[in-house]
Amino acid sequence: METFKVVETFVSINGEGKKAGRLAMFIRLKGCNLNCSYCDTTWANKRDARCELLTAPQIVERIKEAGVELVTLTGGEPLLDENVSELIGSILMMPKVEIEIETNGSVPIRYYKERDNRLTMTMDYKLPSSNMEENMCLENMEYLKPWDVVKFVIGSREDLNRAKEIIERFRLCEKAIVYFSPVFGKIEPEEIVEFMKENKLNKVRFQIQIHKVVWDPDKTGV
Ligand SMILES: C[S@@+](CC[C@H](N)C(=O)[O-])C[C@H]1O[C@@H](n2cnc3c(N)ncnc32)[C@H](O)[C@@H]1O
Ligand SMILES: Nc1nc2[nH]cc(C(=O)O)c2c(=O)[nH]1
Ligand code: SF4
Ligand SMILES: [Mg+2]
Repeated sequence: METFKVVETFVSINGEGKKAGRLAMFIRLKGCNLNCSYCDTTWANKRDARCELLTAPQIVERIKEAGVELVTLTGGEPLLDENVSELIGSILMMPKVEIEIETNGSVPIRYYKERDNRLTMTMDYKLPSSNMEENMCLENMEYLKPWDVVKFVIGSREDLNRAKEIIERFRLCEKAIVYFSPVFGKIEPEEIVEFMKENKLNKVRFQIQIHKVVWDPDKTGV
C-alpha cells in the first residue's frame, strides 16, 4: 500500500484562514517545490527531514483517535504527493470530517474539481517578496470553488499593489474568499489594513496567524 511522508501530526486550533479558531488535526507532508523567502516550515522541506511513512488507513486512524472534525493537510507542499487523492478520499470517507488543503499555488488543482464544500483549497498566490511568483499556476484561478480561499501573504508595499492587481485581473473576490495575511514580523499589520481602506477592498479579509500569538512563533507542533 502507498505510504505518505508525514513529518508531523498534531491537534491544535487552526491558526489561519476561513476555519481559523477551530480545533483541527494537522497532517504535514514532507517536501516542497518552492523556497519562499519567508517560509516558516523550511525544516519540513529538507531532504533529510525525519518523517514517518504512514498509509492512508493509519492516518485515518490517527484522526479518529483525535476525535476532531477538521483536518488540515499541509506541508511542505501536500499536493506534490502523487497519491494524495487517495489520502483525501480516505479522509472524506469519515462522516462529518472536513478537509482543508494548504497549497502553494504552483501545483494544478484541476484534478479536484469534482468536490463539495467538505474539501476546501486554501491556495496561496505567491507575491514578489516571496521570490516565487514566477511559479504560480494561473489556470488554478479557473478551478476555484466559492468556498475556497486565496491567500496573499504580504511582506511589502509592492506585494500589496501586486495582490490588488491579481484580484482585479482574475476577479478573485467573485470566485472565492480572499485573505490578506502579513509575513510574520516583516510588515506592520496596520499598513495592510490602511491599504485595504484606501483601496476600498470590501471583499478582502485580513488575518494574522493566531498560533504565532498564542505560542512562541518558532514553536512547531502547534
Ligand atoms: C508553510 S505553508 C505550507 C503549505 C503550502 N506550501 C503553502 O505555501 O501554502 C502554510 C501557509 O503558511 C504561510 N506562511 C509560511 N511562512 C509564513 C510567514 N513567515 N508568515 C506568514 N505566513 C507564512 C504560507 O504562505 C502558507 O499560506
Ligand atoms: N495552528 C496552526 N494553524 C495552521 N494553519 C495552517 C498551518 C500550516 O502550517 O499550514 C498552520 C500551523 O502550522 N499551525
Ligand atoms: S510553498 Fe509553502 S512550504 Fe514551500 S517554501 Fe513556500 S511557504 Fe514554505
Ligand atoms: Mg504553519
